[in-house]
Amino acid sequence: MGKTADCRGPEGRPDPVRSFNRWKKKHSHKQSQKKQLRKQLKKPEWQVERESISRLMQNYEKINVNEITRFSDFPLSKKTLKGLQEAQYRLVTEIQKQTIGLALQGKDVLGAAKTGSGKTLAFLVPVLEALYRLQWTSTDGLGVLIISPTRELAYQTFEVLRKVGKNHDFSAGLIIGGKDLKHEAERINNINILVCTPGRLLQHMDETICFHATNLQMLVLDEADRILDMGFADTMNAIIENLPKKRQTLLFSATQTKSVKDLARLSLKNPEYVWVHEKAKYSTPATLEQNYIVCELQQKISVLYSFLRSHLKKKSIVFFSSCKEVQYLYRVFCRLRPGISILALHGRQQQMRRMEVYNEFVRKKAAVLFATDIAARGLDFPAVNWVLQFDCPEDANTYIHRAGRTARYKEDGEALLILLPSEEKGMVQQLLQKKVPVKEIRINPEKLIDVQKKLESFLAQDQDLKGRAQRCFVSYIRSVYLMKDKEIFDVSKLPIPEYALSLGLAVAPRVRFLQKMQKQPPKELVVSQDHKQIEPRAPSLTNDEVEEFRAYFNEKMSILQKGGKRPEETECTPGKGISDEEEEEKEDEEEMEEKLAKAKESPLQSVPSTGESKEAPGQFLDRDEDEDDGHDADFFTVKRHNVFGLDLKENKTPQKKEPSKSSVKKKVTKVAEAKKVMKRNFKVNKKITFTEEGESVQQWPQMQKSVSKDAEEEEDSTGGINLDKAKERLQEEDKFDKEEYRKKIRAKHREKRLKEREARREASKRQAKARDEEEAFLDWSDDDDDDDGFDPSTLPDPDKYRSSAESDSDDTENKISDTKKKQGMRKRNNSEVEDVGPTSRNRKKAKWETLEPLDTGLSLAEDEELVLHLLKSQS
Ligand SMILES: Nc1ncnc2c1ncn2[C@@H]1O[C@H](COP(=O)(O)OP(=O)(O)OP(=O)(O)O)[C@@H](O)[C@H]1O
Repeated sequence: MGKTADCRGPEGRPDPVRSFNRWKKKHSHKQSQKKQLRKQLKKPEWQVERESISRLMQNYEKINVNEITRFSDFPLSKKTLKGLQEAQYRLVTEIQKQTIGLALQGKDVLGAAKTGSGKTLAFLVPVLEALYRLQWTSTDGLGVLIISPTRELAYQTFEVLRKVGKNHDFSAGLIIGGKDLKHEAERINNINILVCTPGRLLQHMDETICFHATNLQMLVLDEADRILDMGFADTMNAIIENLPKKRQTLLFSATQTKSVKDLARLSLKNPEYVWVHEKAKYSTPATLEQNYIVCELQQKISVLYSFLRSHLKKKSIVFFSSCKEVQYLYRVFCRLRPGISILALHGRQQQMRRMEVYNEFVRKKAAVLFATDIAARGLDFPAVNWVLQFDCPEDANTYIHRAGRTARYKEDGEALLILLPSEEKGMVQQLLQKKVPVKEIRINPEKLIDVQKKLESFLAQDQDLKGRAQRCFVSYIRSVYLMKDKEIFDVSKLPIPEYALSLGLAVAPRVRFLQKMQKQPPKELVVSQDHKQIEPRAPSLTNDEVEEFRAYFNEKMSILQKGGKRPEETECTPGKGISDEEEEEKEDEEEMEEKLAKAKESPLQSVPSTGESKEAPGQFLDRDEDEDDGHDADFFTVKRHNVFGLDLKENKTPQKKEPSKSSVKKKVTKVAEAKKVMKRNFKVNKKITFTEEGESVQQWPQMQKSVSKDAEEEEDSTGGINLDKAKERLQEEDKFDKEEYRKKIRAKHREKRLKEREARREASKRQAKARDEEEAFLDWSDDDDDDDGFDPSTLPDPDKYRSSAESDSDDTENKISDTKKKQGMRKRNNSEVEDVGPTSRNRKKAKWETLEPLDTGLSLAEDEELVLHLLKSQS
């Protein structure tokens, strides 16, 4: 039995020689170990490290994938192993097992594995080891570049890197846009591991003088197919051209497309293809249960509401095809108060808000996240129970990524896909081809809660919400219209009016491209074999539209290449899921801020989102609608350029092409501008004044009084401008204004006449009073004369009196003329003077003038004597 038996002699006694030999061997081994330790202690640290690195590197070649079950089975540095252990990562997943060894050996790797299978660590571990091997320090500059398609994914990767790499001394940075470029530029040069989005990276390459990647050791492309789908093919090419040729490249994704293989050919050297689930029965996690339901478009909102009501304790993600749908339905659902926290994540939010929502949803145990496809890839929200695909994904790959947000790393999860009857056949077929096991389930009609009436009442009270509903409507129709796969997405089969009603709208908004499409006779008619009926095919695009798109796309691309405004990612901030008004207001503000920020933001800051991209090409189809919110955001998304079968390469040489008719820049008419303003729902500042009675008088903008409110409503709900009606309305307005003006003038004249009359009355009153005074004076003097006899001394000096009377009379006259002036009586005639009558002074003067000299019949001397006598006798 083993060792004891060996040490015994033939009689079963222990053999002392053998025992001694064993002891001696052990002892000498211990001694040599001690010696080595002593030697090492004398060595400088760097030397010890270098030796352990060389030992590790020697072991790289000995890696046997089949023997590996734990991270510690790989020859990894102590620092990395410690980081992994501290983060509770011990056992390796299949993709980690198969790729880490290859990457350690310095090979280029193209790795594909199901969602949630641990691809992030599959590249982060080799990243850390690569720099450790080289004893990288901050002075060595950029060593590893990790490119992610979305900001959230980059952020998430950065967080995992921080966790597992915390024992290393490298510096790591996250460059994803949404922040000050200068601020980033100051720090970028000291970063050893840079996690970034492609747009922002290229911008730094173009604009940050001190940024260079000449020392780069490793490039990692996470979700590479998504990066390409988002329209970053050219950006990626430009980035790769700026990188040193001698480097290692790792490329990972859950799905592989032809474009990824093209990129791999371009950027990888003799890559090792690792597709761990290639032979698996299904391409989705085994723990994921997947179902679909078929329902009419107009039922979808009620289905969603009913679903949420019955999953109040769960954590769910609901995927929509456009930002505007998320924006509208988020608000509406907050108001509906289903009894669960609602959050929104889409490409039109500010970066900070996006991060807030991301973190909040990570933390929550039960909540629902309304999201566009920016949340479809790579995001690792813990413990998501349900993924509900409210709108059909554009293809099976998108479905796989969306559904993969649940059932991650050995967890369970459920996915529910909502399909329209017209989408069912094509989509289910595609999914089965991609090895996605989906089963149909049916809605229990008794559990369906109809919310249409509630939505109608919300919209009746809230004009802003109504605008959002209209935009949501157009945006959804457009997203269907722009889908590549016309077998699945047929806009002509959509129940348009019913859909509008289901959103709470009384009338379906005008959708220009639909009208245009309906006017055009279908190009291809297919004879149905069964019924020999002529059926139109799914709508196809006209050459003009293709041309127009081409021109538009070229323009965008050239702007992008020049570093102009980047269309890609009008990213969004999550609306906080709490259903209170404050939240909504906050989001409104943010949206506004976001627009402002976007205007300032440099072109290549962020990454596009799927939802947005779907909307992008619509800019030419229904430009005003697009322009209304955030222009470029929508443009660059996934597969957009393939919508018309265009190759990106064609876009590289736009100048050489003859400018097509449609490529000529449209002149911006006033009507277009007005429409834009209408669509933006700008609220112009109002100055409101009040009459003395307290009625408000709106001065600006002038109130339209001639048109009834109903008519306005009707007009508004159509969502466009009817020029004839507008003219009629203006004419009516004009008439109304003229009538108003006339009334005002008449009122003014009447007022003037009344004033004049009043003034005349006043003047005559005053004259009458003066006359009375004069008469009284004269009466008194007569009386006096009668009572006391004649007293010449009491008589005024006739000369004095005359002059003063004259001046008085002048004064009076002046006064009169003043009064007259005031009364506006400029002409004076006799009759008027008569009317006014003589003044009292005049009358006085007249009286004095009429007094006859007293004839005593005496001589002058006798008269004098008589007067003196009289005076003496009086005194
Ligand atoms: N070795 C491991 N041990 C334990 N957990 C792991 C291990 N590797 C990864 N995980 C966990 O599995 C989850 C999914 O990992 P990861 O996000 O890397 O998946 P993925 O393959 O990149 O998914 P996707 O394709 O959706 O991006 C994460 O929560 C991660 O923490």
